[in-house]
Amino acid sequence: MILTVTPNPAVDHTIHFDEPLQPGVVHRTDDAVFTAGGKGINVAKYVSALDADATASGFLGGHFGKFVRDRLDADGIASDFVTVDADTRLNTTVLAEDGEYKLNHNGPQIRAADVDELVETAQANEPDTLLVGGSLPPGMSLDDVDRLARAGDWQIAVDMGGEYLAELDADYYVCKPNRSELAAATGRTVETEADAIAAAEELHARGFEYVLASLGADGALLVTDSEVLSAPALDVDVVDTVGAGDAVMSGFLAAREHGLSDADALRMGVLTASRVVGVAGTRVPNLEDVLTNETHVEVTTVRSR
Ligand SMILES: O=P(O)(O)OC[C@@]1(O)O[C@H](CO)[C@@H](O)[C@@H]1O
Repeated sequence: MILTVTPNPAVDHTIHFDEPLQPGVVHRTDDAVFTAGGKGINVAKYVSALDADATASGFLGGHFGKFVRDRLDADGIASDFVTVDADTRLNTTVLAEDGEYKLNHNGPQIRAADVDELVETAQANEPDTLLVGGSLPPGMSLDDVDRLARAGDWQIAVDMGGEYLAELDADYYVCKPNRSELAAATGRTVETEADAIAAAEELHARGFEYVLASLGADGALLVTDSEVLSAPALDVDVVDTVGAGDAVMSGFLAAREHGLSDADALRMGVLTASRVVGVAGTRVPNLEDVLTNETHVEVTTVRSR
């Protein structure tokens, strides 16, 4: 079972305008979607849709926390959250004619006792894999993430920002940086595929057993102990890119739960992301063809290590 920990969940509010945004103008639309979000929660949603066993955990509080809990219950996603006094945040994505704007709140204040309860919750669930996804709310530190990593007999995956990856200390199973996170984690310039491979290999050398790098329209890379694999992105219509990185991680983790190979795990990650970008916000798309492997994704070995 995969336990996903989202320290900083959110109600994701995705709102669409057929015009560019202008300061001082009231823009109005009928096109708005509210979903339960936060990176770990998204992974729990997508992994469950990929027929693997997942439970969502983390901190929830207030009305938005209730919305997230109720929405997951309604969608049949197993959950075991720690209830906190402060309010879960609302994150807004504005899709306008001139681009995609992502407006994220820093999140509620978390207390040391909340972190203790989160560690106990993780231990009680006895997952095989524990994923920590997304930003840390005020009051929670990277030491707390290392503590979660060491608190049980599980492999630990992280879907966190590059500045976080640079500081983590425990042994990690897999991380999933995007291009800017690769750069932030290593201090390198990451423009070409060769740059991305060099940065991902550096993270692997620092102790991440698998480095799954999501490169947007350039697809994804997987650095393992023995090889570097690459998969192209599929040519699909993109509504927005929110949740795409979470989808890459979800495909990888679900494939591993199903006992599939490294190459199939990378393939499943890319395919899942190609479906998630086709729906608004972090809604779960139809992932049928991902499971049946009907759509072909060519995985190539860039080099053996
Ligand atoms: O502020 P964070 O924790 O870095 O990211 C949170 C978030 O933007 O990431 C998800 C998409 O990946 C959304 O569901 C959510 O709103």
